[in-house]
Amino acid sequence: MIDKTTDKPILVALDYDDKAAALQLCDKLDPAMCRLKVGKEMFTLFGPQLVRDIHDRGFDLFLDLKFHDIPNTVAKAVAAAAELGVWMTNVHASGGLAMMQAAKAALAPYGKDAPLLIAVTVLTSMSDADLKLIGIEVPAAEQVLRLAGLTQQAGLDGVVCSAQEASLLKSRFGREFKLVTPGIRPVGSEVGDQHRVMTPPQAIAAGSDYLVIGRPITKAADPLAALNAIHRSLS
Ligand SMILES: O=C(O)c1cc(=O)[nH]c(=O)n1[C@@H]1O[C@H](COP(=O)(O)O)[C@@H](O)[C@H]1O
Repeated sequence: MIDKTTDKPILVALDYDDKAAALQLCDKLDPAMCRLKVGKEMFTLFGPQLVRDIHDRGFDLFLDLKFHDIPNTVAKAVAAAAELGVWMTNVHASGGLAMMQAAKAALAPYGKDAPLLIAVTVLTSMSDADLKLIGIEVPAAEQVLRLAGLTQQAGLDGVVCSAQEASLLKSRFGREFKLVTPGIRPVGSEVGDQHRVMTPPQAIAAGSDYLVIGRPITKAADPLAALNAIHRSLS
């Protein structure tokens, strides 16, 4: 059965173009210490077999394909993710209420073995100025709040947001509504293309349930040491 507890808050984002390198990192990591995320790059390159290879190593996997399409198409895609036995998967909340409801309904046949289903609100790479450029005139936090409300209304398990919005969302939507927060940057690490960032201890203090962390671990000279340092910073 899928373990849905939040005792392992770190989700390592495996964003590699080299399968062997990714699996080499997996072999150094302990499934008791973290979960893994596979996104668009690796899934496009290596497909469902990569998911099986990671499951064979004992890890819970977040399949981050951020589905956004008509309700029927997204429902079918989410069911396909459930068939792979992943622990968590996601859609874009901006796909709308009907799309999210269809995605949720598609998981009903999987019962307690269904993956957690969460919705991306506003990407952590986006600033208020970026939102303006696509016609969204409200600050990111307000748009996140609106989309998180829609997500809860659709019955999903939680949202992807920035840790900067976590305390607001926890107080509004309750403890059970999961907050998955990328844009995590330990002190001294490069921000890169992210905009709405926080350090790991700040994110946990703000109410994040899961921290998605990629480059600060995967691009470190010693990824295992980087992960261990983040763990220590949380204890
Ligand atoms: O859904 C996601 O995981 C996601 C949503 C979001 O708003 N921002 C975001 O960065 N992500 C993903 O989280 C990871 C962050 O990686 P780093 O910026 O390298 O730590 C990437 O794999 C992104 O695709």
